[in-house]
Amino acid sequence: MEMRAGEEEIEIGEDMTPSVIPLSYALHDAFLHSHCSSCFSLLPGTNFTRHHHAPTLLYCSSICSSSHFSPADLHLLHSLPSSDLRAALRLLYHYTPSSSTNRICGLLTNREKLMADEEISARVRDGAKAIEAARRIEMDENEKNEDALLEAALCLVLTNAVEVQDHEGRSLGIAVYGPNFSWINHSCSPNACYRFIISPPDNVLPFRDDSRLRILPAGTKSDNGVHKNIEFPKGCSGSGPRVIVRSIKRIKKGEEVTVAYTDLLQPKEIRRSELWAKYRFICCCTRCIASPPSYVDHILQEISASNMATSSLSSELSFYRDEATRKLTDYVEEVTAEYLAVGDSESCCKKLENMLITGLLDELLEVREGKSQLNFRLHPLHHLALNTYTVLASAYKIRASDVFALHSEVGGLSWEALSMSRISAAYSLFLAASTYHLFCFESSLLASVANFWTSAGESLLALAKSSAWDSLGKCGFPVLNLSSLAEHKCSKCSLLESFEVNLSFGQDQTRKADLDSVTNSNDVDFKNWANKSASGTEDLGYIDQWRMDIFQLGVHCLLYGGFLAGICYGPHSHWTNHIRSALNYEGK
Ligand SMILES: C[S@@+](CC[C@H](N)C(=O)[O-])C[C@H]1O[C@@H](n2cnc3c(N)ncnc32)[C@H](O)[C@@H]1O
Repeated sequence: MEMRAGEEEIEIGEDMTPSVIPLSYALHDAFLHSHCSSCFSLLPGTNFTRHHHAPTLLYCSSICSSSHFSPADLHLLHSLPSSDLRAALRLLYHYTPSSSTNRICGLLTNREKLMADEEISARVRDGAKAIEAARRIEMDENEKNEDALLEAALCLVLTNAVEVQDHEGRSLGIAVYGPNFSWINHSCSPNACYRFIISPPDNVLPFRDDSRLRILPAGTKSDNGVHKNIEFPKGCSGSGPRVIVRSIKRIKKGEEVTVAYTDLLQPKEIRRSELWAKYRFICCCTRCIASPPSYVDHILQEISASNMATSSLSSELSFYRDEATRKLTDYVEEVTAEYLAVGDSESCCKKLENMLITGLLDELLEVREGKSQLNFRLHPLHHLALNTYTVLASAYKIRASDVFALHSEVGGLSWEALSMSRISAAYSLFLAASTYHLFCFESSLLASVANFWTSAGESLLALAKSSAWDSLGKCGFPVLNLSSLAEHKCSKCSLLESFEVNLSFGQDQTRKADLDSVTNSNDVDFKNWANKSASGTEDLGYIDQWRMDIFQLGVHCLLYGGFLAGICYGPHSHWTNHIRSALNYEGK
């Protein structure tokens, strides 16, 4: 089954569904220590009580995301009676129209397909056994586990569960939604995205959402009832993270609506293997079948080879290039894992920057003797390079705060801390600019770009507001104080003005026309600000100007990120609040 736009054309940046309530969900406790992950209500002490749990597939989340159980999962597992599981499955069957050929293969989708696959069926069977073992510990004598039921539930989750994320992209767990959401297929160049509404812990009352449902299952008409919002039967609380689907491209009447099941900033091969590993399908969207590959897919895996002997065959070069990609990927993963485990940010920065600058020498490639030396380097827009900028931005940020803490203890000059902070912001900015370039060719990268501009803005503002500047001021350098920074207005651009007038983004004024006009106009003069903020450091007499330029650049990145976020996330107060607080608009 697939979902299509209904009887009208849908513009960019429009909600296409009301907020859809999950049929079942399971949130990790990591962010909700004190609350029931099923209904968000406050837990009495640390005890989970049975009545809290609406039909949920909580125990499937571990199988789905990792393949091992955490103690917290086991704890919750114990309290779940088989009847809940059966109720969840009944619910899913109930909302799958009997006329659909997908009754088994639809919402309870791929069961046969998945179980026919050795690797997946082994995982599912192991998962079912693990669940059974965990549940046996606290189960009543007369409550029997049913293997088939557990396996069906796992297949269902594998096919339909979606990762629930908060607005900062942190994973909160998984949820399964009804057909209005679950029937939306994947594309690597999708025309829609989705966002979650996470109810605050003290708000367990279902709220009303009268927005229209503007997408329909293929082959149905708007009045046959299938597309109506699900009404929840008795026994289902209707609580949990709601999801809203929103257009990120203009969608014609009757056109298929698609979302991304995987990270779109990865090259085709990786997207393909991820989709296969997780869902067992091969994507044939326009981006995937383009021949030659699209510019974005080409550049995301571009590696340059130098010193290749002119006599070398292209098959030979391609072999070494694949080998180099594998080694570079392993290297970045190794360095990142070591950084996360040991926390040596200095060594991490050194190794990753060295890799970006010098690339990979052919000694590591075991090239046969007598060949001239090969050197493989990542293109700055290679997907691995993009990941590396994120790690470097984080590692330099940590270094800046370590150095700052050290210097402030001895009352020294914090120039080094500022310099680390500046490099961190520069990597964030580079990441935003790089992905922005890709977005110009592949507009479905909108959400990633919005997030990267916003992080770059936050990084730059953190640098501009850093108390490390105070130590420079104390040593007699002319440093503008914090309150004067916000007083300065940009004379060239309308972004700040429109923010001040509106004080809210995403009020559906963010249409395609606006996107084009803001993006293409000279209003957002990033190049100018970036040049200014980069060049100021050499002359210490201009430190105050440099701080001002960094602040201005940060404001513009944040405003532009917020503008783009308004298109893909809709009228979301957290963006406005985020920008307000970053710009010190509290109380204004
Ligand atoms: C959440 S469901 C989407 C709805 C599904 N088509 C159905 O009829 O139930 C996910 C499953 O749909 C199928 N699917 C989604 N996108 C696809 C695509 N682009 N090409 C092929 N199959 C796809 C896969 O079998 C996947 O496991």
